[in-house]
Amino acid sequence: MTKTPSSAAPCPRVGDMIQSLHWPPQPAQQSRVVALRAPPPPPPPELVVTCEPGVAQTEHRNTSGLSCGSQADEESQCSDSGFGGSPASSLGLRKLSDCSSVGLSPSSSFEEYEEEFPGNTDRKDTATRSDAEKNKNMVNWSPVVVPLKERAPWVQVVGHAGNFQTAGDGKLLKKYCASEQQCLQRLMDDVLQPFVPRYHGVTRRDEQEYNLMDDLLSFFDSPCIMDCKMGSRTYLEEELKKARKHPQPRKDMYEKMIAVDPEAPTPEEKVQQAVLKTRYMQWRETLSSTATLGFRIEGIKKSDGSCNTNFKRTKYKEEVVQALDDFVDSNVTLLRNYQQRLKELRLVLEKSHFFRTHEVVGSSLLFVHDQSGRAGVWMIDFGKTASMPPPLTLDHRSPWVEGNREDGYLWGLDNFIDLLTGMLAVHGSQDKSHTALLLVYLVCVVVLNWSTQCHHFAPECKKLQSSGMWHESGCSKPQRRNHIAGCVHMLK
Ligand SMILES: O=P(O)(O)O[C@H]1[C@H](O)[C@@H](OP(=O)(O)O)[C@H](OP(=O)(O)O)[C@@H](OP(=O)(O)O)[C@H]1O
Ligand SMILES: Nc1ncnc2c1ncn2[C@@H]1O[C@H](COP(=O)(O)OP(=O)(O)O)[C@@H](O)[C@H]1O
Repeated sequence: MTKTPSSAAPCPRVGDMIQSLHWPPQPAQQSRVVALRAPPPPPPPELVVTCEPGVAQTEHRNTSGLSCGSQADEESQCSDSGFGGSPASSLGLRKLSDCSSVGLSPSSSFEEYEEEFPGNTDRKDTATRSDAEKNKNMVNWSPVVVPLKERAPWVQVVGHAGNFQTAGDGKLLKKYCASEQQCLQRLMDDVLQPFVPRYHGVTRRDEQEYNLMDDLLSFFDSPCIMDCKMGSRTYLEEELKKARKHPQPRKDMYEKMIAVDPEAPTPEEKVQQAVLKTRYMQWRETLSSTATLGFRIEGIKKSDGSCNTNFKRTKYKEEVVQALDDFVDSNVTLLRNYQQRLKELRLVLEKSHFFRTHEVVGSSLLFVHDQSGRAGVWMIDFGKTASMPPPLTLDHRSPWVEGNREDGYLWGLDNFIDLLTGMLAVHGSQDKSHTALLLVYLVCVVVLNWSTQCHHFAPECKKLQSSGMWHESGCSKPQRRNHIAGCVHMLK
């Protein structure tokens, strides 16, 4: 998405399922144990437009927990010293995904992080019975009690550093972006609602406006997280037009480029020591699986705290499969859950009015699961999602030709589902061959065992007995094969 360091970034609830997965806030002085299956929070508070000049502002009627306790900008363990931000804002801002250049990040900052956000443990049980009833059919998770002290703090896997703050009540503040706000608002009235973090309006903290949304991690205990950028194109057609009209070569992007491949820039770019953003974005698309599969892995954070954003060159199916398999630790149930969730998402996307009428670029799917086997997938990041001028619509599968604004989102999702299906098939056949081997082994054991019982009836054994080669305990090793063959022969 687009971002600025402190002011509004140039740029609309999680559905019933999400709502139902959310544990309610709980007062700190009460029990520090919360139930995942506890009643869901109240319906999204009514948004009140407070309209200050310049920005259409909205506030909650019950945002008491939001603006108190200002926090420093959060720093993910995934962060590094990369370059980031747009030309005007690169100073002071870092892009978390830049840590791709260093690969695995240390996991040590988690605890400190949690201390910084005591609000994470400060939850209030304000859910209503009607909400619980409304949502009970949406949840297929079994009740799990999670001691809060064991919960890992919120973590940002990729994206723009300094863009997020936790609100301390299972909500997240993301730096205000007008176009993202519009999208989130619209999505709350769309069939896609269950696949998007619940949106709670705009709020202000320390002179900065934020879009307030559900923290999807708050449904999980020590979650594993994966961010996959969807679509075959990662820049807007609008950006392409702008780049042609007013080319603004970027030094930061040139540096990110040569950090991955010193030979990537053209001679001209080498002289300029700068590249156009659209050129950089295209290079990233072809270097990764975006161009060939219509999605790419941006980052993975595992429950052990390790965080890997080193996927810039993860391009081929086999590499993607390897990364996915590692993400789920080869857990077939998780693979199946994710495949199921993506299939559901695809069905809903194909029906969604919002989706049909928006160019969805640079948006990610956030995959989250934990040890209990719970798994969820949500659409996030609508900073570069733009509405189509009516009556134009998109199918999201047709190849992009400049002017048609197709983004390849569904094509990517089809490919993603196919990969998971392929992985499940391999796991299935491995399971079958393991079962077959096990069966053969068991049969051998039974036959060997049984052969010692039946040797009296086997002609071979009789021969052995008469030749004095018979052992009281049964056949000796070298003779066993003959013995079994004899028994089998007798059975026939
Ligand atoms: O992943 P790397 O290689 O670091 O490149 C980033 C991502 O493409 C960002 O997209 P996302 O936010 O989806 O991660 C994009 O932000 P935009 O989405 O604003 O285009 C950044 O552009 P700048 O923010 O202009 O640097 C660009 O530098
Ligand atoms: N609603 C959310 N709940 C939990 N984590 C989130 C949520 N939205 C974003 N994140 C985290 O922040 C990262 C970046 O999010 P994104 O919206 O793409 O930010 P940016 O616009 O800065 O790229 C994601 O990879 C994820 O780790």
